[in-house]
Amino acid sequence: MLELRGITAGYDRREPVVRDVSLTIGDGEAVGLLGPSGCGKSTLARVAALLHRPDAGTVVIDGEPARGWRHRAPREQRTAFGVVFQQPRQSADPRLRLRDLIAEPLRATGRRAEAAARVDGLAPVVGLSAELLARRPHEVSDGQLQRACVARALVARPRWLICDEMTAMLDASTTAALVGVVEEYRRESGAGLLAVGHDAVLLERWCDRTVRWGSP
Ligand SMILES: Nc1ncnc2c1ncn2[C@@H]1O[C@H](COP(=O)(O)OP(=O)(O)OP(=O)(O)O)[C@@H](O)[C@H]1O
Repeated sequence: MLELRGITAGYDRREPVVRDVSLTIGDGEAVGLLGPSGCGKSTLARVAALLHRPDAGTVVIDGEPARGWRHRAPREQRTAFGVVFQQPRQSADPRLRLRDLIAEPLRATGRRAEAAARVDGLAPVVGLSAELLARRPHEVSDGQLQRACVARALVARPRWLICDEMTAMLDASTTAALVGVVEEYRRESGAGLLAVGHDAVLLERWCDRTVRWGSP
């Protein structure tokens, strides 16, 4: 179970953008979080993935309170999460070939030996050819880069996936393909999902339940 308990978070302690929000995701459950632009969904998603330290509240991962944030999070807690962001270019190191970008979470956690086989296994699943794996981010389209970012999120076999507007800049067929990849991984691994977005139709079709957040 992934529990967000009484989270208050933001960028200025005097004016938090998320105030006392609690949300629980059961094992294997897919929860959609809907809300207008600017209400703090991405901030909450980053807190859930241990990427942003809240001002108050706790994140409890499978019964264990989070023991750090960002690089200070213990490895076993950090690697429990796979994260996909809205803008693939902002989260992709422009120097890395897609093959190395996908393998990053394994290399960062001392699992380099698994990388080649895991990337070769995931590339066809997300629809990337060997030729695309050898390119750098500026040599591929946004959709192709997002495919690589989804593979990167899955490469270390996380128990929890946090997808923050994963499909916002994709066409309908790439959206369907990448939602299908996430769902296939969840079916086979039992991973839970927090999917953030504004597209109610997509989230309601994709998730077991959706939570609607109020106005900003
Ligand atoms: N790094 C930052 N520094 C300062 N303020 C920020 C930062 N990131 C976000 N904010 C502000 O926090 C508020 C919530 O932003 P957040 O991105 O969490 O909202 P959101 O609901 O995900 O929006 P959207 O649907 O447009 O992505 C906004 O007012 C935004 O301007």
